[in-house]
Amino acid sequence: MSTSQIAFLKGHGTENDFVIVPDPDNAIDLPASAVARLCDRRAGIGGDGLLHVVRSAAHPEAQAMAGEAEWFMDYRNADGSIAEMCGNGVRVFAGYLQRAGHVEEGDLAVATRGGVKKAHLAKDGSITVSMGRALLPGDGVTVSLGGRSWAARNVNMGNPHAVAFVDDLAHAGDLLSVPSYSPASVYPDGVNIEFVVDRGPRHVAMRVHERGSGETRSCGTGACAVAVAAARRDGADPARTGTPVTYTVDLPGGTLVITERSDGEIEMTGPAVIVAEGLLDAAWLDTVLG
Ligand SMILES: N[C@@H](CCC[C@H](N)C(=O)O)C(=O)O
Repeated sequence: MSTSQIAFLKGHGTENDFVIVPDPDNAIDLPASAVARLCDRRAGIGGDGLLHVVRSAAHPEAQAMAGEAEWFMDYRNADGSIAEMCGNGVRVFAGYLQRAGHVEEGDLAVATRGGVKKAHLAKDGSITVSMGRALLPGDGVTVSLGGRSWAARNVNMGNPHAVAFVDDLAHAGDLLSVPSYSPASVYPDGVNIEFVVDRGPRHVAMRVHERGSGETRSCGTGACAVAVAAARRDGADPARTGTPVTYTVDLPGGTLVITERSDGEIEMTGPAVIVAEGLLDAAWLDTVLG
């Protein structure tokens, strides 16, 4: 089968990088194997994940949200697996829509598998996303890596996270090896694992091993999960006290600012950068899409 060329862009949010495939009519079939090839850093374009940009009305998983959000972020991890949400991805997705002239500065709703997210595109280029409320199922897990183990907090931001406070981020060792966790039944679909240290009052630093992508240089939903876990550890619970709390979260690829409002809504602010756009080679595409 001969495939015509497909346009792509490359972007990142605090160095969590994505292949962007604009496909308003949902005409491109992207099986997991094709996504994995596109995200391959040597044999493909390379990315921690892929943002398939589709109109909600054209995607069966998003049609019910089409009244509220014109665009659907069909997010895939680098291994081709599907995830409910991607915090850095949704900022880059919004940045792409603005660059393509589909939306203007100001407010925008984006449909995701984790529900509709409201984004605000500011004049200075930063983007703030209302990420919803965190769920904190009581069951904790033990996370292990390199012969060490830590108690971790289970935080759900639409996607699952295990947050472990450690003494030194060097203890997170080589995150190319997958940390294990137990009991495994807490996360039947796998989990993103964050290792966190304190940097100062309401200021933390983290590294992350992402489900489906390995160690990445940033994770937006992970930063939100970390801020909520740190707030509860520090005795802050805005939905109970009525006092919002803001954490600065440093990641290897940059800094995200996370506010938990008094209604429990979590807001994440950070950058979105588009670095390139191009056309996928038709002959190569034939080998990828079959
Ligand atoms: N990097 C993302 C999270 C992407 C999805 C994650 N790997 C999962 O499988 O849940 C972010 O910025 O939130």
